[in-house]
Amino acid sequence: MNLLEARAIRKAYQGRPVLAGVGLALGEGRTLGLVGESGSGKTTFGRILMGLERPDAGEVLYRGEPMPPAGSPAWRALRRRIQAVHQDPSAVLNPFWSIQEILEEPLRVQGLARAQRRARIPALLDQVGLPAAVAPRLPAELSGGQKQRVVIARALSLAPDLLFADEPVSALDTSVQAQILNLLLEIRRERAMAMVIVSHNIDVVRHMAERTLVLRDGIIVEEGPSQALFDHPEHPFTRALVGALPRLASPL
Ligand SMILES: Nc1ncnc2c1ncn2[C@@H]1O[C@H](COP(=O)(O)OP(=O)(O)OP(=O)(O)O)[C@@H](O)[C@H]1O
Repeated sequence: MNLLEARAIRKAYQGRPVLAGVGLALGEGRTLGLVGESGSGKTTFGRILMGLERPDAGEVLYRGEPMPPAGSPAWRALRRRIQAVHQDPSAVLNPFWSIQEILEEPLRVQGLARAQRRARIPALLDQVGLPAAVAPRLPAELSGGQKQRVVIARALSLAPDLLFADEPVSALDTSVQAQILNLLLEIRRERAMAMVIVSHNIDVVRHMAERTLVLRDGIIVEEGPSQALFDHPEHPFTRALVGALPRLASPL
């Protein structure tokens, strides 16, 4: 059974179709890339996959069961199993909380006692390559790459089945992009966690994802194993995407 499945998803905003019947299947521990130009519907598809938004038509299944309505207790329980890392770490880290407090929060919500929570922090930091000394600091005292590592540590603290990474490095300095991508890959391998990686950069998805879906104007124009797909693109749009890649700006 697939971990996550989406079938015939449609979504329109103000009558304008953004997703015109897209689907995917993601097995336990597998990686899937979602690539396309700005405005192709990648983020909308991702929000629907996480149950943050309802499709106008189609269905999302998690372990074969329909995604429960957003905000419901069943949905909240499931959301712990699906964690996300977004483009801008500064936007999701409370600027007034120390890194320690930020990392403790999901554990507190889970019901862990203070001592248990505290005991978990050094290992969480270590796993994302941060020294224990950052624990008392505020996000503003960290670099962009370090902040993204904190976001990843927080997502991992709940031992998710699926990590949804939406442009996880596009707001970071080119010099640290590859480090963060490799950290995500390493963690994914260690934990056998599934991952959906959304990016406009085909080098990123090729590096990260076993399979890739190419989205254009709300439809999937091509899909397949990432290497083969980008080495021998069939659809003219995928070919254009491969050709249009700004190689010099690529982190990999
Ligand atoms: N809540 C919303 N209300 C109205 N229009 C929206 C909403 N969310 C997205 N859109 C529109 O839907 C289209 C697809 O947006 P989406 O963010 O899914 O694309 P994307 O491929 O992720 O692009 P980007 O890489 O720029 O984020 C865009 O034209 C966007 O303006």
